[in-house]
Amino acid sequence: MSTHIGAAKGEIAEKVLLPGDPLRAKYIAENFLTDIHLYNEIRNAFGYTGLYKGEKVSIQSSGMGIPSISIYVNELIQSYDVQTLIRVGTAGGLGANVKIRDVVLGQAASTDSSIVTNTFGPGINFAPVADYGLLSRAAELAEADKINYHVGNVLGEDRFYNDEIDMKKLIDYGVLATEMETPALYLLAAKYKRRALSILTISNHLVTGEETTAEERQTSFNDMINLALQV
Ligand SMILES: O=P(O)(O)O[C@H]1O[C@H](CO)[C@@H](O)[C@H]1O
Ligand SMILES: O=c1cc[nH]c(=O)[nH]1
Repeated sequence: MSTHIGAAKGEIAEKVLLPGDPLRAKYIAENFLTDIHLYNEIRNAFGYTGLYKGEKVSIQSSGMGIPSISIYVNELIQSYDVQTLIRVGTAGGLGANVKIRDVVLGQAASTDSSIVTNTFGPGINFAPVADYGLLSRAAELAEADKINYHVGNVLGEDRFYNDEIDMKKLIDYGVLATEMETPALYLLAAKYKRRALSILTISNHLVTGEETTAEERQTSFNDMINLALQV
């Protein structure tokens, strides 16, 4: 077991889906996997292992924000040797062509967090990016399944409530959506040479003000979940 994950070695699959919300982890395990086993309840950050089409996969809730997901990703990699990590999260839409309930594949993750500077020092603004194999496979599957999807830059920000965010500039530069974890996921994947991708569903739109319900954020967005499991 690691500090925040109460699983024995071997209880967690090599491939892990990472929803922020523990109840989304429960929903995915109960509705998409067979032979499920709850391996973690520490802090109610539920973690399940089960089978998807006969293949072992785990679902670990990562909590909200870069500090929280960094804990789970570090422990999944260092204590459980996880190889492939796919975040299945919600995000706020930015551009006019990004609609509520659309899927966004995070090709790269910009951030206002200090994690990149803390890692590289002030001279290098490292660009955290998705694994190209996972990204291109997800795009192919989304195309085949006729999902409304977008591929591009997302902003992983430190604040959900952010009065200083310059939405116009972000939209001008093609940033598709905002969320709170992807830069840490991609940075840690690069550090440990693992494969990572963020698949996000637009739960609300920052410009139009449209939003989905808390229940929908917890128990739907099946396009994103199916896509992540197939990838
Ligand atoms: O739905 P999840 O995966 O938690 O992701 C988004 O939702 C939370 C904010 O409501 C943040 O964690 C953000 O990244
Ligand atoms: O971080 C997030 C997640 C969903 N919606 C937002 O507006 N921000």
